[in-house]
Amino acid sequence: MATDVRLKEELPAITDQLVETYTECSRLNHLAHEPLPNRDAVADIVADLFEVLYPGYGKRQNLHIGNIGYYVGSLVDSLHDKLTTQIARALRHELCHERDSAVSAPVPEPWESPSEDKPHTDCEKIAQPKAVELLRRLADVRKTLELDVEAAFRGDPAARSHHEIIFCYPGLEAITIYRVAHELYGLGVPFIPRMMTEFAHAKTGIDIHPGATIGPGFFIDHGTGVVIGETCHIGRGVKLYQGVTLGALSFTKDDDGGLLHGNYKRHPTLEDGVIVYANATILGGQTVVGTRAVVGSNVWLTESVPPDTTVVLEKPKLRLKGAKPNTEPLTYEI
Ligand SMILES: CC(=O)OC[C@H](N)C(=O)O
Repeated sequence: MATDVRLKEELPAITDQLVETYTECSRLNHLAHEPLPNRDAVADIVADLFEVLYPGYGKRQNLHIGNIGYYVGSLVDSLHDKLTTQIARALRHELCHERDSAVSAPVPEPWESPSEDKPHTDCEKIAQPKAVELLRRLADVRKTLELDVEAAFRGDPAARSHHEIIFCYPGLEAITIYRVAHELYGLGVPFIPRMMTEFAHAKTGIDIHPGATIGPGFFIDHGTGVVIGETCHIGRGVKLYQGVTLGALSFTKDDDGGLLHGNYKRHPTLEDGVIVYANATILGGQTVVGTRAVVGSNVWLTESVPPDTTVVLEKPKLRLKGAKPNTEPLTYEI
């Protein structure tokens, strides 16, 4: 079907309206600035990291101990370059942002580069050692991931093999991305850790903030809807089911009444061996779930639980109605 060219006459006016908003709502665009980290490039880095962390499960087949060094060596080399570029972009952006939001800084016009005439910082020089340090830590990350895979295998009767967990489990995918992102977060890299974990969130439905601290042998079964906040502390051998929220109970305000931003402790601590069943919500920075405690499904918990205890909701009364016509509703107690 042919399009009506007359309707296209409106397009220049539509474009003009949009361009006007680039001045009015200038916080929603990023014009004439240094380039930002790139979403696709970060996704590409994540894909390469999976090849390095789980070789033979991904893109490249026919790997063996004789050729793995060549394959991983080439990936490590290109990861070095890609990471350095993206980290440098993130650092530069943060630097510009800090300078631009300094009280004394003149407000730039939307079309101006706020970084113009400002001393140039060699962000690549700062980024490269961070990239190398991340790569250096990958061997240890793999050792932790092996414990995570083992925990998933031991913790899920539906798992038939370690291969199945690496191929299929969204929990492992989210934990893997979190473990790398957490290292970058610890290295003081802005934006990219969060881009990585939000990429995992979009793919798996599991939202783990890169600032959370999580011990080895961590297993998230099914996973959809799990939320783990920035200042959570999770011990060794913890297991979570779908829909679990480890969140903040209240927010601290600053002197102007705005929310205080940053990583002050506002999310709970789960000690070693804790199990949290589906859709439980545990909130608050002072809330500690003690070693080996079990939190049942749908529990809403805002206070601490001693070790080796089980917290469950009281059993609800079920009413089964209309089993037979013209009879009283049947009350069935469980
Ligand atoms: C997980 C959670 O509590 O989120 C709330 C808020 N984003 C925060 O980090 O405090």
